[in-house]
Amino acid sequence: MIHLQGLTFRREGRDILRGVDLKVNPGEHWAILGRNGCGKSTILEMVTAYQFPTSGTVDVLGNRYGTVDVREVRRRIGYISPALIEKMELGDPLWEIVASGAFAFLRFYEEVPEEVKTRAYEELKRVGLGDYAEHPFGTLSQGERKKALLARTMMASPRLLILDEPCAGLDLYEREKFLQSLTELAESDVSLLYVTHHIEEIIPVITHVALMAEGRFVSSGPKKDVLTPDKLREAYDLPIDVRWTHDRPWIEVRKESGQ
Ligand SMILES: Nc1ncnc2c1ncn2[C@@H]1O[C@H](COP(=O)(O)OP(=O)(O)OP(=O)(O)O)[C@@H](O)[C@H]1O
Repeated sequence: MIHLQGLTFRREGRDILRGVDLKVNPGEHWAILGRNGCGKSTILEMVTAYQFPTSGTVDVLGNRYGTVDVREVRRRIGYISPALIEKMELGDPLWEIVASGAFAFLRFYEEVPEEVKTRAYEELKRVGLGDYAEHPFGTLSQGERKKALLARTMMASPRLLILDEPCAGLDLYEREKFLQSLTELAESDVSLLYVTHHIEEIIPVITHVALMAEGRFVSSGPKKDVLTPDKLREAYDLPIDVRWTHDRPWIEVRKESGQ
């Protein structure tokens, strides 16, 4: 699904990525964790071809970037980023925001085909927003807006779903509802690449984790091999304990002796 080899990214004299390798196979769902500024979003931008590496190769869905029309590849990638939410028109009805996802543009200036409208309603129902289809986007809560974008992304039947901190700013209830919708989508034929600051968002459907520090992976692989106190310490420079409950990791920051 994704194969990144030896990615480096150098800007303004700084090495932002220092040799990143990642292979996401069909049926795997990955999360990337790491401190602010370690390079997580830069990796997502390379997978979505909004940034290009200084060196290394990016293969997505069997296409090597640099040799293909990236707009064609992007049609099969859903990307939910903070910037996308800001681009939506607050006055547009929800179903229209969702329907625009079928065409990978932001807004309709002509009549929407009836079958596209019907699908938008179905996708809204799937994320539990069926009753809000005619409401203006701007009247929805933050959590509802994120679920609406998830529905919008699914209009294009993506093979890959890339999510950059999708639960930022959500309360506990909204977060759990969003993660439930995501779980249901992940059980269909789509692979997730999920960036977060919150380890407890690593829901059971996520199979693999990459832990980053300063532009490289400290560790990557099956989630239970990676989310260990030693490896988390290397990434976060903190003594951390991990407890698994209902197949989700919960963390505790330990107080070191002498402190
Ligand atoms: N095009 C660019 N030019 C210069 N610096 C950049 C560019 N893109 C990213 N950076 C820098 O690279 C570093 C990594 O950025 P990135 O957004 O990938 O980090 P992140 O791990 O997603 O951070 P956060 O958790 O805070 O969102 C940051 O210091 C950022 O300022």
